[in-house]
Amino acid sequence: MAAEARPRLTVLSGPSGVGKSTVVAHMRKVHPEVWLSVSATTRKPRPGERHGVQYFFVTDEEFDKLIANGELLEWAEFAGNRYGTPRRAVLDRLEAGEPVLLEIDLQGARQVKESMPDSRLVFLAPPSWEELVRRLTGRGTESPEVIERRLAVARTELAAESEFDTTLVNTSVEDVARELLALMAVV
Ligand SMILES: Nc1nc2c(ncn2[C@@H]2O[C@H](COP(=O)(O)OP(=O)(O)O)[C@@H](O)[C@H]2O)c(=O)[nH]1
Ligand SMILES: Nc1ncnc2c1ncn2[C@@H]1O[C@H](COP(=O)(O)OP(=O)(O)O)[C@@H](O)[C@H]1O
Repeated sequence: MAAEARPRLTVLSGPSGVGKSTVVAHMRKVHPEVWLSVSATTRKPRPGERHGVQYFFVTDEEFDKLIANGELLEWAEFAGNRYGTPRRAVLDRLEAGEPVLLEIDLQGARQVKESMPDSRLVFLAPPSWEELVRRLTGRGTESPEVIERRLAVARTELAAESEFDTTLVNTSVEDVARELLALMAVV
């Protein structure tokens, strides 16, 4: 079988507030069959977030156990909380021949590229720095301190864009979702 015919792992990364969740939500509205890995995190749920939907919300002790038992494909600390991708579900989907999407941070993207070199890393970039600040602030889910911390991380993330296979600029949610689906060979 040609390498191109094999389903690949697609990783979507980009700074906090750039619109990753919005793009993924739109993609799944149009193509509900697209499977997105649900990560484990020690972060507290935002209003409206549910266990097992946006994340598996776990304690620090539970997260330690996931690491110790080798249950995470990758994990990272981001702005004071830990996040990780449950390994089994991802491997099951890939073995079944289904495309897989991970929405994870830069450190996680690097780990995935290392352990699964044929994965495709997609960087979601903001149209401008000012627009990123506007979106992160406008979302209204984080305190000014947390926003500052995330913007500091964002500078590092924006500087790493060249490590990615593809960059998509999030000007239009619909356009980016379409481009991502095409990259994943869903359409
Ligand atoms: N390495 C890694 N990063 C993750 C994982 N899940 C989420 N993230 C990233 O953690 C960062 C913070 O996520 P979150 O607290 O939901 O904030 P948001 O991206 O601003 O909505 C984002 O960059 C996510 O992509 C994961 O399983 N592993
Ligand atoms: N293309 C876009 N144009 C304008 N606003 C957007 C766009 N994409 C996302 N947003 C808004 O930006 C904010 C952050 O988006 P979100 O999906 O939560 O980002 P992330 O998951 O990357 O942290 C949200 O309020 C969202 O509605």
